[in-house]
Amino acid sequence: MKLSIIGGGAWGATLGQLLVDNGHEVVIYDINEQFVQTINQKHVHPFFDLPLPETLVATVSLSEALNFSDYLVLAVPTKVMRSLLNTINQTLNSPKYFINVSKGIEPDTTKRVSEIVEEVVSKENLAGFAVLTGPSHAEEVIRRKLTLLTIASSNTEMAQTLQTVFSNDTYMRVYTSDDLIGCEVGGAVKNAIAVVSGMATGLDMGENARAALITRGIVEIVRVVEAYGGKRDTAFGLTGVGDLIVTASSENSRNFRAGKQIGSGKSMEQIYQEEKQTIEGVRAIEALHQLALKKGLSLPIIEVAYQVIFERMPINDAVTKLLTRTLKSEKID
Ligand SMILES: NC(=O)C1=CN([C@@H]2O[C@H](COP(=O)(O)OP(=O)(O)OC[C@H]3O[C@@H](n4cnc5c(N)ncnc54)[C@H](OP(=O)(O)O)[C@@H]3O)[C@@H](O)[C@H]2O)C=CC1
Ligand SMILES: O=C(CO)COP(=O)(O)O
Repeated sequence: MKLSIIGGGAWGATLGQLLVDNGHEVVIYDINEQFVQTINQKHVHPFFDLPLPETLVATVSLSEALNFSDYLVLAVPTKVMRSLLNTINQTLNSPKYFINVSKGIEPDTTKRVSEIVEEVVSKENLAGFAVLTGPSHAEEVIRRKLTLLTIASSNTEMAQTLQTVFSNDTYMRVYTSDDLIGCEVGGAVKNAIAVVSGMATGLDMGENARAALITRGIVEIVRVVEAYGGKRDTAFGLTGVGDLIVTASSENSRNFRAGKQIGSGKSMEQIYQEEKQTIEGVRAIEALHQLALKKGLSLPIIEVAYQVIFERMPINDAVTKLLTRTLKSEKID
């Protein structure tokens, strides 16, 4: 099969290698000329300094990537998703299958990527939509370490086709799901909880506190999944708890690392200056704070994270705020 990857950063370039390993032809589009040159001339991953297959091709021409195939893998930060999709929609002249691998929720609209795609891409340009998500540090997939993902779509045939496209016998096993909403929401909310887990680590609160935050974070993931109309079970699978486990205590996670820096007193400005790769969790915290207000959801962990990051609440006051909530029985609902 031929596939076009839109966004050749840490994850996009890694998925490029996976697809070439699986025998497919791939063109990667990225706005970053240096990344494109690194892939085409040095055959090296732009972030990890590891070799990429020589047949993996990159381009700075969006139309070249769009004309190359009928499958578009969206691997850009969610903050550029809407504007990029607008450009893609204006450039397209035939229907495409969209596969989103980015994990986020849009602040202000509180929309998921599938909703943005539906809103922006005209019906005649949209052949189908799926999300590919789950616990997957690019740092490990690029080294061909064993990984399990889920491909979710309301179009079963599309999900099954892509399951075989992305799976292989050596390091990648992909499950299908019909719960598109649950899968995409889990991937976005776990980033927010990973930031909080990092904050606790940066504050040196200890492993008990981190375990508590991660576990009560799962409750918040369940609430958000259900608020969007996703299935509760999905939150406990690869795309929810699975992805939370891989992200919420790993130095490979940019969200965890950013949280740690917030916990140790750095400002978001400093963190953004030092981190060259996308940190989705902070934006997710903003969107989830707005969602909680709109839908009357109780998301206490995400709420204090919002107050620390966006309203500059002293982090120790945030901890006190969580501890002084009314005592109650433990429930996951
Ligand atoms: N890294 C990982 O392990 C995983 C990441 N994801 C998700 O994938 C998404 C992308 O993450 P990741 O690859 O890590 O991020 P990176 O920051 O590594 O890469 C994003 C890439 O998109 C490029 N880009 C930005 N704006 C545009 C645009 N308008 N048009 C084309 N390209 C653009 C960036 O270029 P430039 O640098 O010039 O801005 C960069 O090359 C995120 O939502 C993340 O949550 C999902 C699973 C695993
Ligand atoms: O989504 C990811 C792993 O599944 C990557 O997490 P980070 O963005 O925190 O690095």
